[in-house]
Amino acid sequence: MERRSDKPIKVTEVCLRDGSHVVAHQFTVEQVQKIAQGLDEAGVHYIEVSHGDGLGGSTIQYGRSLVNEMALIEAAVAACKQAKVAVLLIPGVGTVHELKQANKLGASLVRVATHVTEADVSAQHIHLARELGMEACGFLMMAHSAPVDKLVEQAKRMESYGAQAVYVTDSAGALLPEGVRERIRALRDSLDIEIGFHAHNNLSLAIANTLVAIEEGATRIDGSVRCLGAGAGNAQTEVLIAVLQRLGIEVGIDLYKMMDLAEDIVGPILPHAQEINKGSLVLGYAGVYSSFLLHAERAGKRFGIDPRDILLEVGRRKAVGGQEDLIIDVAQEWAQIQRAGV
Ligand SMILES: CC[C@H](O)CC(=O)C(=O)O
Ligand SMILES: [Mn+2]
Repeated sequence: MERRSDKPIKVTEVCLRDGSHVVAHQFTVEQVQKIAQGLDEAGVHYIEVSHGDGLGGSTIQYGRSLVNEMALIEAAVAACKQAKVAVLLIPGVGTVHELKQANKLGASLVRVATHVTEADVSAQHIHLARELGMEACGFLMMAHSAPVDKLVEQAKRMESYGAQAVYVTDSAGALLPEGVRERIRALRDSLDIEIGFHAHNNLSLAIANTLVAIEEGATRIDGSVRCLGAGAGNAQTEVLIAVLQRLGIEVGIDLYKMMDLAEDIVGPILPHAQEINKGSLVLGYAGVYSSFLLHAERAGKRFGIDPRDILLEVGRRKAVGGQEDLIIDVAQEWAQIQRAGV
């Protein structure tokens, strides 16, 4: 494969953050410690640890964490000899207070996440991270939902605030390969910093899309071991490593160690196998936030309706991250419509 960048590829493992959605934010210290140690020993570069919705996400709206995320960050840092511990922060959900705390505990990279059209709210947190000596990246969520020129404009803002990389974040797993190609290519042509890509596997395209991103110059790549991420999960890290090796792209991660971690440690803690079921497929099809899946399934049970109807309507309304309460509104309205036989 011809790559547009000759920089080494750095992998960020997101199972201890994006995967938090799958376990309804119930990770234990022991689980985090074991998984972080396994990832570190395998040679993974960055391990992201936070509530699924980022620092400060433990709320009634998003779901309460079993264990305070600071204790989980501390456990991950203690378990790592070479890997850097990263955190995700959505401005407003997380604050500078939590960022400083996470940094004190040893987190050395923050990804400041905003909706794809709202990069301006990341300025304060990116500036602070750089002042603290942390690495700072921008994370433009729901990247499928904005035209390419808008994405470029927003990414440039993040670059101007001091971001060292900007991610195309396919939160809904809705992007098709050509959509990834045009987005990464446009960013590569317009920015001087690294480009990252974060996939979700709802349309079974996470690995394929990640390869397109790498071809077009992305060097920061996300994966989740055993697909432990929201919806149908992310690019499955151990599979991605195997595919990259077959392509002759060496990222310095031990494939057998990743496979063993997936099989022996991560597999047993999954509440169910991470497959593309009807719910996750609808996420990709309708362009809905992957982290909305559990909320829609719960609302479906509560109101006696099909979660797919909720997700399709949420997609029609173009819900953005943080609008989990809209899921309840939609479910309630849908149930009323069905009762009325309209
Ligand atoms: C709600 C935050 C979200 O899970 C961040 C992320 O991983 C994404 O947008 O895909
Ligand atoms: Mn995600």
